Amino acid sequence: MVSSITTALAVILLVFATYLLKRSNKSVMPPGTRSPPGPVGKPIIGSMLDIPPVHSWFKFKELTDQYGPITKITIAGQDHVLLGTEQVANDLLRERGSIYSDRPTFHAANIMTRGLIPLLLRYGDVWRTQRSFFHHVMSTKAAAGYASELEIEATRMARDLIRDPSDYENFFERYSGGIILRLAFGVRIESGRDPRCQSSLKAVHDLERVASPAQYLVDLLPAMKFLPEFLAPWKTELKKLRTEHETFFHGMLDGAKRDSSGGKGIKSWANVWLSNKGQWSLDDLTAAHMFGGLLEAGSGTSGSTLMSFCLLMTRTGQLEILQQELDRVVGAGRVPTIADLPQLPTVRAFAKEVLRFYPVTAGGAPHMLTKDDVYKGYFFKAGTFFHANQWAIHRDPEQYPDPESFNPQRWLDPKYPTYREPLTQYPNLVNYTCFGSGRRICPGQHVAELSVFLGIAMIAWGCNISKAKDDAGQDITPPFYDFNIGFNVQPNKFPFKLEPRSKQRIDVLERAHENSLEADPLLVQ
Ligand code: HEM
Repeated sequence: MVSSITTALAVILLVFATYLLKRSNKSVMPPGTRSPPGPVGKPIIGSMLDIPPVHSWFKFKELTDQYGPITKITIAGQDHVLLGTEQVANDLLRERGSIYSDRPTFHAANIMTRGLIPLLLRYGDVWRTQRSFFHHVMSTKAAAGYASELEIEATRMARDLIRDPSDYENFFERYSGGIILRLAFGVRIESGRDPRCQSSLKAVHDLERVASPAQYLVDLLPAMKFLPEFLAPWKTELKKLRTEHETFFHGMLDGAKRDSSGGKGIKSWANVWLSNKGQWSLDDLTAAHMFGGLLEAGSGTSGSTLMSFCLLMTRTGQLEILQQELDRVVGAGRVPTIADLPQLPTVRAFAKEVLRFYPVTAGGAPHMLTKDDVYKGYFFKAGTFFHANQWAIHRDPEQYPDPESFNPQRWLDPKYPTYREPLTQYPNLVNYTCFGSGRRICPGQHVAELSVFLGIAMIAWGCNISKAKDDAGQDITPPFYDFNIGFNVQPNKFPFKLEPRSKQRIDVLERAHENSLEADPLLVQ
């Protein structure tokens, strides 16, 4: 009893201390400016109890609908601004990127990652160095050079999916994880259950859990970070995870190191870094976290998009439209390739619409403002967190009429505001809001774009997707939104029927797969 009273008193004290700390900011609102609209929270805790810890983007969108595209909420003295249209997100995060590109401090996650993971890095020199490395290995031009690697992974994903559709999650995870492990470390994995793929996914799930707002009290009450470890067992837990992740990341880099010193000489991002270390001046620990961050960021995201694609095809039955284009451009005698993509605008439109409808990073990644600013008469003080909420942005009815309908035509028909020509280039995913905005925009977007386009083309070329039936023979419609918990989300396992389109296509796919085995430099001895 005494201990629960003590704990309660300690929590109240810490909430109050945090509130005072946040309020001690010296910013003064300039005359003629005002605060953005938003709900009036409770004293001290603000809107803390109104924001659900899971899938908070739904609540954020409700607030946008109520208060407009710039809405302010305050949680324990910390200001959060919700951005609800692409225009305001670009005006602030992109056009004023020099002051809108920091990240909030994630206290718990920083113990686990030493603050070195690219996604959470503070805006500064280490972040700049990592971004310049990412640009070197993942620019539009660099990504175009990975066509054969992507085709190898896409061919075996489609071939295995047709062989055992019930294991689709494994094949989609192997697809995205396999691409990143191959490109970053020159490693081929045989299954999504490969320990390296699983360790990458575990690291990202740990990060998502630990960085979630309500997971660790220290993120609401930063004063708790000063508690000694014997009073804060959660610190020990986080350090244990840190050791586990670092052992994995270092192990992957060491493998690449051994290879570059006499192995098969496979070109990988790790080898690029190892052979030009001086150019990027990153110590080994920082580099290990940089590569770990790439594995985390890239491992689930494209696979999640393919799962959402299957979910939407099951729910809407629109796959045939895609197949007509693929039959016209590619035909039944060969599998689609990256070189076909300029002739496949419908494939690109479906991919873009999937990412609009079910964005992977639905709530966006928060950016932190580093200097007081005024926009449209609203005053924002330094230290404010900005959330470009993709769930709201992608459902802005001005930009996306009838936003709740899954309509790839909005990218292909001139009557829609999102239409752009030439169709050999548009729609594409470059700088699309699903990848964030401004200087922190996803550096993996070009690799992700090609892998999502090719993955969707391959599935639609080879398979039919329809609703599964229940015991009474009735169609089962999977739910609109049964997604996992996290920062990057994907649909939980759902029932659907996936079948090969024809025997001929199975044969073509098997042959393409055999050829890809012969062509795979990671298998050639
Ligand atoms: C469909 C696939 C993907 C989606 C939807 C996606 C989405 C995002 C988003 C929303 C952000 C935060 C941007 C911001 O703060 O404004 C981000 C950051 C990041 N992404 Fe991706 N991503 C994808 C694939 C990838 C891939 C394949 C890689 C690596 C190969 C990657 C690497 C990163 C990294 C390193 C960051 C941190 C950037 C920074 O904070 O400066 N992502 N991504």
